[in-house]
Amino acid sequence: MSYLAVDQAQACILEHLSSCAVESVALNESLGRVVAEDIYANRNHPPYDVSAMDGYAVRFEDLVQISEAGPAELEIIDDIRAGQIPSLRVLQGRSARIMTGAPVPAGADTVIRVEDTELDENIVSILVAQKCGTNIRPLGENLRDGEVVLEAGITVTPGVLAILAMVKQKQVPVFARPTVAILSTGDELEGLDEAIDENKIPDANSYALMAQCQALGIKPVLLGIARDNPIEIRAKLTEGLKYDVLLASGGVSVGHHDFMRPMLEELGVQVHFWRVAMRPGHPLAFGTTATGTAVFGLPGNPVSSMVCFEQFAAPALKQMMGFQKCFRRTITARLTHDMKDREGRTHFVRVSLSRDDLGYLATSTGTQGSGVLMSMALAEGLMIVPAAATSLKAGETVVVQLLQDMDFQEQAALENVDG
Ligand SMILES: Nc1nc2c(c(=O)[nH]1)N[C@H]1C(S)=C(S)[C@@H](COP(=O)(O)OP(=O)(O)OC[C@H]3O[C@@H](n4cnc5c(N)ncnc54)[C@H](O)[C@@H]3O)O[C@H]1N2
Ligand code: MOO
Repeated sequence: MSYLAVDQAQACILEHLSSCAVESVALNESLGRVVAEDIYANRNHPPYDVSAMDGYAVRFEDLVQISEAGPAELEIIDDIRAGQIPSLRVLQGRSARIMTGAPVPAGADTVIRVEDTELDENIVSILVAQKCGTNIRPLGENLRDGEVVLEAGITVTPGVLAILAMVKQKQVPVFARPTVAILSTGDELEGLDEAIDENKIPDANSYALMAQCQALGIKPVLLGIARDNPIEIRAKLTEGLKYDVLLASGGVSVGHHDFMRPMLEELGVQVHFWRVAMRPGHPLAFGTTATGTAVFGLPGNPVSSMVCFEQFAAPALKQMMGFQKCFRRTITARLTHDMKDREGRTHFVRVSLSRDDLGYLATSTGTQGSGVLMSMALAEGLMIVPAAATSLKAGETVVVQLLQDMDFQEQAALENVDG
């Protein structure tokens, strides 16, 4: 099998996967999920024309002479609160005191806010007249009975959740989250609970992948470490193939003890590709089973495994959860230093980001070896250097994929705007 381009590998993965089944979750558990069915309004809201202000409901024609003859003086015949149905009609020369959200009484067509009036016992003087219809929120402005208010595919944000509450959606149909199993392979690995052995390598991949899944809202199951022998790997992989997605790291290269690919094939996994033209992370394998399990054979080097997760597994998991935007957001930035590069593979360079007046600045977080986790830990983004590039100059515009775009920013928005 030859090396696939990154975008071709991504397309291949997404083509082979579909979204998870629909499940029903309680409204208070729905934040961040993707709504799986159209949601309809079950009432008009507001259910009738309501006042947008605390003030007086009036007939606009009673106010037209205000400028020539001084304020219009109107008798107050009613006091209407939100949730109350008015019983009196506002006739000529009369008005009704009205609260924000209360129904506009028959006969009235305009609301004057309290600030534009003066009160003398039962008579209100209207000092300012605007337009007919002012300060009235019309029936159905928010929701129209029977109309689709949320289309399938929308992500539940706090605003969306508020609409779900308005239409009394106590249970929300959402796409299920896939079940995910994580497996590390290699004789040299030392589990988190094992005593320190200087000749061994602590298993970082299981936990990095766990955290990457958790960041997407998925709680994965850790299958632990499979040693480099066919019996143990077969047993663990068989267990892992019971999940919707299996993330197995290590053993995908060409080493003498790299059993992963042949073993997956033996267990009925159809391997769609192996090796992608990228750095780090080229020995990635991807396959599916007849029952729909997706298997990612991720490279053992910790940074390679993490970068491959971001480029391939994360979009796959997002798509399975029904998200329409499956890829991490990218921005443009200016590189702060020269950088040499080797031609032939897309390079994902770990960078930190800062800003100046002209925009974002990207700076390498340090040694870019695929086992150097520190530069990954410090990275705010991955600079995507195209396969054809051989060198980059300081000041050059580059594309950076944001790794932490749910982050809050240091400054308040107004500070940024007002400078
Ligand atoms: N002859 C070749 N050798 C290698 C190639 C190649 O193309 N030709 N590619 C190299 C690249 S690039 C990578 S990446 C690795 C990937 O190989 P494997 O997926 O088979 O990974 P391992 O050999 O099992 O391990 C590589 C490295 O990563 C460490 N590791 C593995 N698992 C974990 C873990 N769970 N936590 C922490 N560290 C882990 C492992 O100890 C090794 O040091 O192959 C290169 N070789
Ligand atoms: O591709 Mo390997 O993943 O560079 O270290």
